[in-house]
Amino acid sequence: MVEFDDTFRQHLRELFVWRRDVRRFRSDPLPEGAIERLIETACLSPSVGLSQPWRFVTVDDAARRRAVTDDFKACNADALNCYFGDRAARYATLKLSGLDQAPGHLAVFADKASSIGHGLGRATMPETTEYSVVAAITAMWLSARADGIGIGWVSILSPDRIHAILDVPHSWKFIAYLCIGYPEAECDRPELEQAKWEHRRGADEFTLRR
Ligand SMILES: Cc1cc2c(cc1C)N(C[C@H](O)[C@H](O)[C@H](O)COP(=O)(O)O)c1[nH]c(=O)[nH]c(=O)c1N2
Repeated sequence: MVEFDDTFRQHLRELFVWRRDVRRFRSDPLPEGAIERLIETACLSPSVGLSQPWRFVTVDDAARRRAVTDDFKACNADALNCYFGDRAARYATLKLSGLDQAPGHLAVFADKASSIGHGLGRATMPETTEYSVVAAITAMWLSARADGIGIGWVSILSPDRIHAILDVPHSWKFIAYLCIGYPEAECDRPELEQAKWEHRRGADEFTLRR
């Protein structure tokens, strides 16, 4: 049996505190096999019916990366137009992806058509397929941080465009585009909090008792 002691628990808590969404990356490359190891860890995650619906696409092709970056720029310009006044001015200063610098690009999809797991747990809640993929991404995010590697989740993208750029099966639903690399800096506070866009709130604000 494996046991975890107080020191481990303290380190684990620190890992949660110091995991960040990273948008600023150093230019050094990732070690050989780093992304593959993160994917292996992600595959240990819980999934509805043990369906393992996550599908990963490593994006190395320069033209595809450029197309994803162009899509981000277009979607981000549209997003800016949804804000007004001070909020728009502040939005314009935010850095919301590290697509230009990150040595690793990884797209993550949920396979809605997979028969793995024989449908268990999905009949009344088909969205549990997507939830399972998000669980895997979270595991990868934390595991990367333990190796000193940062991940940035980019969702300011058009799913249809990403589908076409990456040429993946129709049954795959786009979940996340991840930028992966070594962070320029470490911090125990979210970048959006440092930029005074939003602040992290305590658990009490989100907990009901019945
Ligand atoms: C589903 C989803 C989608 C996105 C994000 C996260 C998640 C969970 N986040 C990162 C998000 O801004 C960040 O997690 C919060 O600001 C909290 O910061 P830390 O992750 O604690 O550093 C994010 N960040 C960003 O710069 N561009 C983006 O498009 C997105 N999209």
